[in-house]
Amino acid sequence: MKLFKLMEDVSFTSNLPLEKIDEVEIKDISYNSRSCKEGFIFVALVGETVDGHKFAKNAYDNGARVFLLQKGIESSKYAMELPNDTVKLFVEDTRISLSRISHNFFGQPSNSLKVIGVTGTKGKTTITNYIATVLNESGVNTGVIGTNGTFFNGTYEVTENTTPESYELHRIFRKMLDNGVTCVSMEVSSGGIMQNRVEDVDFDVAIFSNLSPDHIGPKEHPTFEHYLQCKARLFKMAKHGIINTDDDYAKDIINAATCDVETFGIENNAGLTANNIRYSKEIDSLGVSFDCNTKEETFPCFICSPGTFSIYNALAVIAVCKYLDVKREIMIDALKSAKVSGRVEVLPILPYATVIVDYAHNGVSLENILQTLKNYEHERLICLFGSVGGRTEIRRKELGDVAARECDLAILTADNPDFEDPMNVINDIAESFEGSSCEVIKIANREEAIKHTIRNAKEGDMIVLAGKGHEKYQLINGEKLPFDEIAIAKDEAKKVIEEKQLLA
Ligand SMILES: CC(=O)N[C@H]1[C@@H](OP(=O)(O)OP(=O)(O)OC[C@H]2O[C@@H](n3ccc(=O)[nH]c3=O)[C@H](O)[C@@H]2O)O[C@H](CO)[C@@H](O)[C@@H]1O[C@H](C)C(=O)N[C@@H](C)C(=O)N[C@H](CCC(=O)O)C(=O)O
Ligand SMILES: Nc1ncnc2c1ncn2[C@@H]1O[C@H](COP(=O)(O)OP(=O)(O)OP(=O)(O)O)[C@@H](O)[C@H]1O
Repeated sequence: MKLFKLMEDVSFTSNLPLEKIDEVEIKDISYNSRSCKEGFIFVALVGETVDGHKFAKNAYDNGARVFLLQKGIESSKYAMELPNDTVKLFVEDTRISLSRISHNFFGQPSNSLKVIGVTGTKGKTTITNYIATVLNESGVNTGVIGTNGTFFNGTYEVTENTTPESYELHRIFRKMLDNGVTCVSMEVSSGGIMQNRVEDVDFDVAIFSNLSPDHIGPKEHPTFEHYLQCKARLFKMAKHGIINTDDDYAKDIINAATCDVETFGIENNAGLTANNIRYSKEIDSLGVSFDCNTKEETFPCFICSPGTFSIYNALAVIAVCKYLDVKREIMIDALKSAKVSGRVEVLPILPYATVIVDYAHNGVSLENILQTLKNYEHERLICLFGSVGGRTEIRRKELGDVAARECDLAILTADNPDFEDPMNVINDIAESFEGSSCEVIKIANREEAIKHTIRNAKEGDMIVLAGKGHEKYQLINGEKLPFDEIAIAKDEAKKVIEEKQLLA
């Protein structure tokens, strides 16, 4: 693509006269000097850890001759020192420009797709995947982008971020469009909004699930207000907003929205509501039935995931279906069986106890899942969990406090300890249990901890293996080592059952 065309709608200055710029051909874009090649434009991003301008020379050595740089950045002197055979373009903000040139490079694909963005502290992955399940069932070819990866037409790609960098995002959109996808259901993290990754995405629908303090601290949001305002920005980018009015911050989101807004909720007056709630438990599933009320009609629904939060997730999906005119019967049928990997996933491995794998890894989500499970018949409520090493230490107290309050037994173990001794993290969590009636067992090795939990399960136990969800690795000393929680639990349960049969 010609450089001039790539820079369409970007305001810039350059060391080259405009007429010369049109002669430059760009083969691809890279914001990582290490993957630059001949014909590439290198975009220097001011990172959270390091300033990308420092790597301009490395990009040059790898073949790049065109550089997109940020004005007024001290380290852009490194780029200024590059040899004379380079084209230097200066912009106000390289992250915003990366988004625009990626949009241009891939032929503005999001304009030809129906894009649904889901934001909120909890529920993004679940709602995004439910939407894709229902729309695909109704014949709308829908792709997914989020924490669990990128999916379309049976293909899968890992994503580095919940909301990928703008270049990756537009590359994925292009690939989806070229393969017959017409709709994309994607997670929009506040980090993604903060870093302008979704600046040039043409959102048709924006969904807000809920908000609670999270992602605040170094390299993330400086304050809760900043976190809230980032979430709210999505509702200035979309044509239609769908908002959970039961959330404390719904009003802030509605006030910030520039699109038309539809609401859903259980407690408050909303366009879409649920009542007549009933819980159900099977060997392989926990579910909830409810009546869904729109202004015009009432119809029964069932979702194969437990508790009130599942109703909120389902209402968000129903609101999208209503907006997109999806046939009601198809939607109800698809919702009945919609499941998301690692999100309240019931493992039918023990006939006498319920074993659940869940991604809950902060206080809010752990509290939600534990309180929800209390609505279902059980003897002991048992939770196996840990917390990430080396950062977000506040989570240790949050998680510990919740488990100490809600559980009968807590098995404290490792969860991505990275460079920190897992016992250190476990001991921090254990402080929450002083004076609590909840029994605590500490087993640093997560595999051993899972085996112990499964082996010692009793009739009627409700067991939650929390934190890893869909993840198939354990982060130890900077390395992601293969770790399959579900396989470990299944194997141990099989052994336990065989032993019991031998004894009988
Ligand atoms: C802390 C943070 O936000 N990091 C994100 C950020 O990276 P960064 O700015 O820290 O990058 P950096 O290491 O400082 O490097 C700066 C630049 O120098 C370049 N570089 C670096 C080294 C080199 O040799 N050559 C070179 O060119 C890098 O490619 C980069 O362009 O920009 C990258 C590209 O977009 C992201 O992948 C990365 O996400 C990391 C993996 C991350 O953990 N992010 C979290 C905070 C995040 O975004 N999470 C949200 C979910 C949470 C939420 O709800 O907000 C998400 O969407 O994933
Ligand atoms: N609407 C909701 N409200 C509160 N908790 C929820 C909701 N939906 C799911 N959860 C709980 O939070 C966990 C994570 O859900 P999910 O992955 O859908 O959220 P997310 O917003 O993508 O989270 P993250 O930002 O951590 O990836 C689930 O496993 C469940 O325990």
